[in-house]
Amino acid sequence: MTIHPSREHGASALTGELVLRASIAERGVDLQLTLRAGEVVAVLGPNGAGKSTLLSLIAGLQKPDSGAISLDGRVLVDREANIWVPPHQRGVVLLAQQALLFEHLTALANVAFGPRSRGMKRSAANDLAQKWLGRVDASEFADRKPHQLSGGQAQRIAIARALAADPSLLLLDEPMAALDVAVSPALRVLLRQVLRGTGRTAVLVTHDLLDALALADRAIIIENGRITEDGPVKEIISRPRSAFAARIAGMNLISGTVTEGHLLAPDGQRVFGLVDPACQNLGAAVALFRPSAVSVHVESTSGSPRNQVPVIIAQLEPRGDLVRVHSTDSHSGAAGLIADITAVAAAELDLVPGKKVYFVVKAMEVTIYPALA
Ligand SMILES: Nc1ncnc2c1ncn2[C@@H]1O[C@H](COP(=O)(O)OP(=O)(O)OP(=O)(O)O)[C@@H](O)[C@H]1O
Repeated sequence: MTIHPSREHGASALTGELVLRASIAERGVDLQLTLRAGEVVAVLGPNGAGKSTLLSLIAGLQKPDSGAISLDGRVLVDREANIWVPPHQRGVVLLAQQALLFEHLTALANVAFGPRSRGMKRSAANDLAQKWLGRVDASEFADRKPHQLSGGQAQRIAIARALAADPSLLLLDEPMAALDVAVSPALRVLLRQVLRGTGRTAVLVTHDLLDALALADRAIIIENGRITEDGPVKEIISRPRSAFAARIAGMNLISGTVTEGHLLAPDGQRVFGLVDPACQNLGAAVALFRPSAVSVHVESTSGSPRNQVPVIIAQLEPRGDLVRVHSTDSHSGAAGLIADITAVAAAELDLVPGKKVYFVVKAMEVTIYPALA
């Protein structure tokens, strides 16, 4: 069964190939991104990193200071050539956190709006809208106005409306963030069907690793307005190279440069571990280790195969039988490393926020591999 009603009669080639390079000085954003047609890319990153700005640039809600964006070979914006295609002519639909339906229209009319404005006859547009409402399991709400719908129901209608418009590229800005946790799993399944089952090209901004894993082929991480990671979602999680990816993957990461078989952090900390041959003994690298590999000591220890990092305890987080010890670096004060230790050990060590301790990890528990250039 097809799950793409608007393309039922005759398969169309995949669309949505995007080539983007754009910068906005005021926002500290400088991005370069290429999407293959049919690709679903998750965009992750800390607050204020530039994720929504990326979507705004593609949707045409924001002009870059410099750069150019093209979709399927058609130039949408080019500052040097003075080209600007307005949002509604771009073949791009943005699905936001809030459903943003037209309040005076029924659900059916909301979904039929896109096809109607492309010139489709009313009855054909309504048929298509009915099909999409069926796809998102919302046929029963066809005659309701938005104020008669729950948040989750309204978001289903918004998804149907977005897809009925048959965009070349679908942009999703945290589409589940405003919903009850109870509703999100069902909507995630639905999005998975519509994104993965149709060959549709999509860019999905999310804070949720589960979304990235369930919905996307590829993830990019944006930090401080720049793309710091780009690759298959599973690879980014299993081999993070950015502080952000390490955090969402629940790993400790120290960055620095490789020198003589160990990593040297900017604050002078040396980290010994298994050095990936790809490091070639030079250049930017990251050291990665699991929180469960870290033991916590109140006194400085001596013992050559171990790494010892002085830290200040920031927070203690109970996690079943374990306690997760969050720390700040005692040198830089940056958000720091984490250790998972038993509740008994935490009690015996008398750990409290503000206390200075040593995180100790065996060299054999640490992997050192090249950072992105
Ligand atoms: N309307 C605006 N005017 C000026 N600066 C803005 C505006 N919106 C965002 N910014 C700035 O642009 C930068 C990128 O913000 P953006 O909203 O793209 O981040 P984000 O990654 O989507 O963050 P979040 O996860 O918090 O939504 C930030 O420094 C932000 O303060």
